Order: sequence, then structure tokens, then C-alpha cells
Amino acid sequence: MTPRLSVPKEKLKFVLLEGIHPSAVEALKQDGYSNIVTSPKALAGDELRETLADAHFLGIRSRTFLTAEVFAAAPKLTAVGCFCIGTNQVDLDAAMHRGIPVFNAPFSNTRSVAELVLAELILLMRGIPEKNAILHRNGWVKSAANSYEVRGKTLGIVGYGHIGTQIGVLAEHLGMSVVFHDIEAKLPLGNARQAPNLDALLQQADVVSLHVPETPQTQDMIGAAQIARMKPGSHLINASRGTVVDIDALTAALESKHLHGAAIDVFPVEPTGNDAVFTSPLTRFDNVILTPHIGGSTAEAQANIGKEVAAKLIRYSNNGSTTSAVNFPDVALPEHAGRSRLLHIHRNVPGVMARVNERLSSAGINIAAQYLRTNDDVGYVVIDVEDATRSAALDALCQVPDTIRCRVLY
Ligand SMILES: NC(=O)C1=CN([C@@H]2O[C@H](COP(=O)(O)OP(=O)(O)OC[C@H]3O[C@@H](n4cnc5c(N)ncnc54)[C@H](O)[C@@H]3O)[C@@H](O)[C@H]2O)C=CC1
Ligand SMILES: O=C(O)CCC(=O)C(=O)O
Repeated sequence: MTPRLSVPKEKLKFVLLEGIHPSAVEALKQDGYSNIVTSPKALAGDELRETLADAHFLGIRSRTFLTAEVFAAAPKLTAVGCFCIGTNQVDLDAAMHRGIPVFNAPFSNTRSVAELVLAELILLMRGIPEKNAILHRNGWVKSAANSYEVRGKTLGIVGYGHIGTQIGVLAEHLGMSVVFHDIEAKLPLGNARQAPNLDALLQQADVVSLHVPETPQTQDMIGAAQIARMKPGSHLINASRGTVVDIDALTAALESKHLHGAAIDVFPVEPTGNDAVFTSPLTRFDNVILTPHIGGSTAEAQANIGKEVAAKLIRYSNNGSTTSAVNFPDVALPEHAGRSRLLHIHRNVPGVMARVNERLSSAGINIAAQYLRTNDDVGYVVIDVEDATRSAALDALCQVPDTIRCRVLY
């Protein structure tokens, strides 16, 4: 049966997981949404499926994995908000084929990650992590051995997007020379230079910092062969995704002292909440800064992300706009005061729009406005009708073959 939705605003259920900032709940409440369930943890398995059984909107961060099976168990799910940058934890294709747009916050925590990386690269180059550990164990080693200024050194940035470019600009202010590698040709900011390939970057950088998304191509992108190409005594920083670095290869390089240190914020497997245990072969190295995936965890970033993603969910719920959804045809809509607005998501097959209009016409519905956007697989049409015909229009639309989902807005 076609999922058909016409639920009053106060009954629409929002589930917000992973300690999403209270600014999101505030924004939802201010807009009249009151059925909001929150949890500090990521959920998985039966617990996640049960929670989603009657949810209309879901908010997650990076540790809740939304697979095709999870979407199959969430028949009412209307949209997902990733309260973060990365969307690799979501099967975006499966969501699209179920008519579920996915939103994120593409740059609300960019600056926070950049500042952390900047701090880490200075601490690593000065050998502070080991010195700090020695003093915590009541030792005292005052020495300039393996302690360097960052001025005049080379920073290699892998992935020159929002975060990578921001770090490049900040690092140049410290007098560093910046080289970057990206699969796209990028405008170099300041005096940064694009390396001809990854190997060329690895061979010249004193610190390599990773800022690529998790994709099949970035899986184990930094393994034994790549680390071997890095300069002896150099440092590695990973605040992108845990799957990008082969942790065993990194462990071996630290063991052999080929690398002088590392800062790792993200891990191939991360605990689901603050009460869980963290294990890693890297915990035994004093010269490795380990942080619990907090690159974007600042008061400023989290409050902004809460507001930004809540606003995107609210806009989709109230008005149907999918602007900036990462997996969906992009429709930016005007207000529809005085009319009823119907949303129809369908498989993008030849003739489907003709059938939409035929059904409405045979039901005697006058279309006041219509907006359509498609991608290869899915079409999204928004239709405004007179209030008196809303129910008949919804009935007509839901019967159109190849309908994925239809909904009337309040
Ligand atoms: N540690 C943390 O708390 C946080 C981690 N992140 C991670 O950082 C990643 C990067 O974030 P942004 O800079 O905002 O993303 P972005 O999309 O602006 O930049 C990513 C860059 O990587 C490049 N890229 C993609 N595949 C590549 C490959 N195989 N080789 C080389 N370059 C490649 C892209 O062309 C793009 O320029 C996110 O995808 C997320 O996984 C983001 C925020 C917080
Ligand atoms: O803060 C989070 O939960 C995740 C941050 C992150 O990795 C992202 O924004 O992609």
C-alpha cells in the first residue's frame, strides 16, 4: 500500500538520537511540534527498529546506521536529518527509493574541526603528547629533541573541501607551506599548491591531515604503502572517518618510529555512547593524541547544527521544500497560504506525470500551482489545490501507478 500521510502537526513524531543539541527541540517546539522523543545514545538493531516503527522524522549524528532494512521497518518515516556533515552512515539510495529526503549541516562544524586539527599539528610537532604523559606519570624530561616549530614546515591536506581549505588558510597564517590532494581540480587558497597525486603529497609533508568523506575510494586510503611514502619522522592526523586509515599499518609505523606521532579522532568502530568501552591498539602510544570523535563537538557548532537541521526538517514538513537534501530532487517552494499542498513522490518512469494530471483532472480537481523536479530514479511533484478538494486530491494522487509516497501538508 502506498504510504499516505495526513497527520496533524502535533501528532507528527520526531525522534532525535545521539544527544542532538537542545536547540533542535527548541526550534521544533517553537514551530508547534510537540511529539519529540530524544535519546543521548545511538540506537541499532531491534531497539532502533522499534523506535522508528511509528516515527515520522528522525535526527541522528554519525553513529546511527540507517540501512535499507532499517528503512523497511520505518513505514511512516518522512525525512531524516543528519545533525553533522557526514552522511556515510545512511544508505542514501535506499532512503531516496522510499521517498525519504535526507538533510545535513554541510558546514556548521567546519571551523571546529579546523581549529582542533590546527592545535593538534602544533602539539604533535612539539612532541607535547609524550611530554604530557611523562609528567602525568611523575617524570620530567626537559629536552628539545624532536621538537619543532611549524613555521616553514609543510602541511599536506588530503581532501581540499570545506574543512581542508579552512585548515590550509589557518596553517598559512602560522607560516606553513600548504600542499593538497583532491580528486577534483580545486582553486588553491593563498599560496597552497595542488599536488599532482597523493604520493607526491605524502613524500613532502611534515604533517598529513585527512579530510575526505567515507566512500569506497577512501576506504583504507592510508595503508602500509602510503605510510611508507611519508617522510621519516612525520605525523598523521585523521579527523575524517575511521575507515580511511588502516589502523594496523599506522600501529606498525608508530612501533617502528617511522612516524613520530599521530592524532586520531575517528575510528573504524566507535562506541555507541558515553557509557561504552573504547579499545584500540593505539592506546599504548604516548605520542598519539586520541579523541572521541569530537572534531565538531563545540558549543557553537552543536547549537548551530541543532538549529540548522531542525529548520530544514521543519521547512520540509510545513512547506515541502527539499532545498539542500543530499539524496533528493531539489524543490524550493513559496508559501501556500489559502491553499492545500500535496506532495507526490514517484518512480521517474515515462508517462507518470501525465497519469498524475489525468487522475486529478478526472476527479475534478483544479490545480492552482505545480512544481516538479526529478533525478534519474525519482520524481517529486508538489501540487497546490483549493482547500475544499484536498481530500479528493490526496485519494486521486495515491492511486497513481508508480507512486512511492503521497502526503498533504497542514
Ligand atoms: N571528526 C569530526 O567530528 C568531523 C568529521 N568530518 C568528516 O570530514 C569529512 C570532510 O568534510 P568537509 O570538508 O566538510 O567535506 P567536503 O565535501 O567539503 O570536502 C571533501 C573533499 O574531499 C574530496 N575527496 C573526495 N574523495 C576523495 C578521494 N578519494 N581522494 C581525494 N579527495 C577526495 C572532495 O572532492 C572534497 O573536496 C566529512 O565527510 C566527514 O566525514 C566532518 C565534520 C566533523
Ligand atoms: O558530531 C558528530 O556526531 C559527528 C561529526 C562528524 O563526524 C560530521 O559532522 O561528519
